[in-house]
Amino acid sequence: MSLGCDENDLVHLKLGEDTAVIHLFGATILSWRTGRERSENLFLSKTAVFDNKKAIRGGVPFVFPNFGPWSLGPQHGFARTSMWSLSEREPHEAVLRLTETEATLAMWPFKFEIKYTVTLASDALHMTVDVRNTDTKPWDFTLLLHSYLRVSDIASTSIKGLEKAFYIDKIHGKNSSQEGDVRIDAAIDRVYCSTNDVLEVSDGSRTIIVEKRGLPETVVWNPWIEGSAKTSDLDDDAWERMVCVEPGKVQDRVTLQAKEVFIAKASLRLAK
Ligand SMILES: O=P(O)(O)OC[C@H]1O[C@H](O)[C@H](O)[C@@H](O)[C@@H]1O
Repeated sequence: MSLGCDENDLVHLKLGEDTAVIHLFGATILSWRTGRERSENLFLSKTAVFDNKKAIRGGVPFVFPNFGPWSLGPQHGFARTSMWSLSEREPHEAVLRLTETEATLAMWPFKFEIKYTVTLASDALHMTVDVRNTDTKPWDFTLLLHSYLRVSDIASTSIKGLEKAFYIDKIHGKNSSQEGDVRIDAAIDRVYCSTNDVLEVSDGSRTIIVEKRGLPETVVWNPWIEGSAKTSDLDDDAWERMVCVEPGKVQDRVTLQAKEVFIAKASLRLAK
């Protein structure tokens, strides 16, 4: 993979013909390829910036300790713009670790440890999150796996499993409940609440099943034509080729007491 980033910052996973690539910056999963054709299932912007300063546009960035605008620090928190370390690895699995640094303590004065396990299985990618309060005082957070899924054509894409789910519409400010499958023909930015733990994202030729545990919300985002054009690190045609379906715990903040642990899991799996 030639992305213009330092190969030392990348972790390559392999299982049979399936591969995944993780960037230690932001613990961002850049690529997940499956099958003999080695088809890519994640969307990564061609204009993504790899300067280890700006969040990487695409793949699966790790959002913590805050989803959305944050009074204490950058939008979506610091985890996606922090350099994680590789704490354990096998050919098909990596455990990435993030703890407080001087920079994180300056904006968020708490000690923490996150262990993030990314595992390749046959036609599947599993992500397990273990967030630990290593401080002596409680703190709270929101968290989200900001998954950019590649689709062949947004016009033929649908998301199943959100029917009847209540959603917060961040663009129009009017909340509602989903009727039928989600189809996208304009900018969308919605937080679906208390969603099913199994969703299906189909582009007409391939279906990705999104499974989750302990992540009750699902954010659906596509910036559409204008949003793609005005986002400098997003390709102009990105809106046609991606949809973000993001499992998260973002509505109510999780409070962890000293020594407490929060565990959650999400998987992406190709439907047979
Ligand atoms: O541009 P970013 O900070 O990466 O955020 C990209 C998007 O992330 C989420 O999907 C939010 O719901 C959107 O409101 C936001 O625009």
